[in-house]
Amino acid sequence: MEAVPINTFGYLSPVVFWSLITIATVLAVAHYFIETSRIVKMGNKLPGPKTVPFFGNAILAVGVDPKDALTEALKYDIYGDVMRVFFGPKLIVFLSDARDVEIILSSPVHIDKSPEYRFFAPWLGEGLLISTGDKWRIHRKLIAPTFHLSVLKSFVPLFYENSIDLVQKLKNNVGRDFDCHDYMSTVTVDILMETAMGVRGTSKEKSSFEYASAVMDMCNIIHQRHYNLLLRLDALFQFSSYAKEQQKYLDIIHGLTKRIIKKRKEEVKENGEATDTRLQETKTKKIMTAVTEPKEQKIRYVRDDLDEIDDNDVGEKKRLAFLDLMLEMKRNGEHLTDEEIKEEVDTIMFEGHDTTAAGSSFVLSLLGIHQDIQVRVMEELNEIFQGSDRPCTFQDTVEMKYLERVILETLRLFPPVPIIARQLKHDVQLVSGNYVVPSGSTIVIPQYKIHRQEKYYANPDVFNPDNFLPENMQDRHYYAYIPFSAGPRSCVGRKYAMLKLKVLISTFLRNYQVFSDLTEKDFKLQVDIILKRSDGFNIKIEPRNKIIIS
Ligand code: HEM
Repeated sequence: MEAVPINTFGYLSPVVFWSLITIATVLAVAHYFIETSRIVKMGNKLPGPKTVPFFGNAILAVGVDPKDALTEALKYDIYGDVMRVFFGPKLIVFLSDARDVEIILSSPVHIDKSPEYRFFAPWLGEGLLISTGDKWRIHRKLIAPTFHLSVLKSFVPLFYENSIDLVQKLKNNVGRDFDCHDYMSTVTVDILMETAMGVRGTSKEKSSFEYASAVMDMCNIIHQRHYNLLLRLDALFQFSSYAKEQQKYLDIIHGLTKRIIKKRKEEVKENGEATDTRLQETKTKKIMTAVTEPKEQKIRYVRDDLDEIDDNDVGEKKRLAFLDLMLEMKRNGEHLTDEEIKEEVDTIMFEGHDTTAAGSSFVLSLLGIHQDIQVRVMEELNEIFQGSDRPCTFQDTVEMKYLERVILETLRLFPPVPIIARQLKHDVQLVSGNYVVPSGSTIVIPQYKIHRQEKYYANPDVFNPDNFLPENMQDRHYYAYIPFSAGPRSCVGRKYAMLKLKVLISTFLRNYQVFSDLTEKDFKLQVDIILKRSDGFNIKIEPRNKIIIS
């Protein structure tokens, strides 16, 4: 009988067998190195959901529609104020205690944005939102004074004129349900072009709407890239259908910013030099009814470098509005390239419109629901305007104390920028618990969650503008209210935003009463970079007895 050779590899060929052994060994060694790496060992000491080898907690994101990201994320509330997740070997730590948040946001060291902000790069280049190091420091110093109150005051008549244009447009919507967000996006783009960019009288309506829609679509793509492991890789993304779409939206977005810069350059060339906002101020004062010089308005719920810019320090150049200052610096041969100007214009156009469009749409939605609060706002406006149909002035906005509280409360419950992320450069010892977050990890600060904590706000889910009465604020931690972030990298446009929102909302309400058939529980919240309602910002309006535009 013939002897049968014994195959020690069973039914596997030796090549397959040894290949599998090699892969298993490589995986085991990689697993060992990951698990014993400093960042993973330290991360594992923080509270968080169970991980699986190699993927960490990335599995949790599989199958989640990015539109539902907020609802899904809130399910992990059980881990408290410090929670870690691993996206592969990448450590992400969520911090929701105001004391921990202060350590990060107030630091001049932890100013680097997380790597995920790089998805903005094809759009915003190295603009202020994502740049870092010396470039960020120099540009921040340059741009922040262009949003100083002395400049902003001169914008009030333009805020008002554009608000009246909006009121006119809305005449066709009286008595019917409509989504106010598209209108708010368009008007906020128009306002930015006329104020920060100094460009007037373009065929703005069509291009503003087209621009605002392209921005929303771009945000959606960036948001998809945050969640989809494959789309995160540039090498794969560039072959996806999203890459083609992105190019289409970028053409629209960059097309508008290039036109803005070109037009302003031509205007400045024709007029000799950029308009000093002090001259504008003198001109606009003629159309303002109230001429008394208002006292400096300090908004004291956060503190940052904007508060440190002293009126007396404001020199000749610093009086210029944003784009005029950039162009003048370039003309004077100071180191600022055309590309850098474009990047900053793209950044301001994005940050300056989408956030306030969402903020104002939430304010109107909430006032539609809370008629009693709308009545209080109207009582204040009647007191200020005494039934007159005169334009709104800066001094009027200073007196809109209750409306200010309504806006602040809206931004508490529905912060347009619902999370902020940073990359740690060195270890951080937290104060809320005995935890050390290692260097190299990503910190996520979820304002949406922080703003809704009982330890900071009684009845945190209830819309109550009195949360911002001075007596209710004095014992609250500074960093428990951060819709504009805080510290050295806080929003440079926050005073601009508050002033614009006051003029826009007050002019709207002086003309229309707003209604809604819903409650806040019906809102379907969607985070695609900016917090929005996926069910639409539907409201109804009816004209007030005395309508300014009639
Ligand atoms: C309700 C309106 C607004 C909200 C809630 C808001 C919120 C924020 C937040 C949270 C940040 C920090 C983002 C981060 O660290 O990732 C930020 C940064 C920024 N915002 Fe705003 N913003 C608003 C309006 C504006 C306006 C009107 C402008 C300009 C006209 C503006 C310009 C900027 C810029 C340039 C930055 C980057 C600052 C830096 O990194 O140094 N924002 N904003």
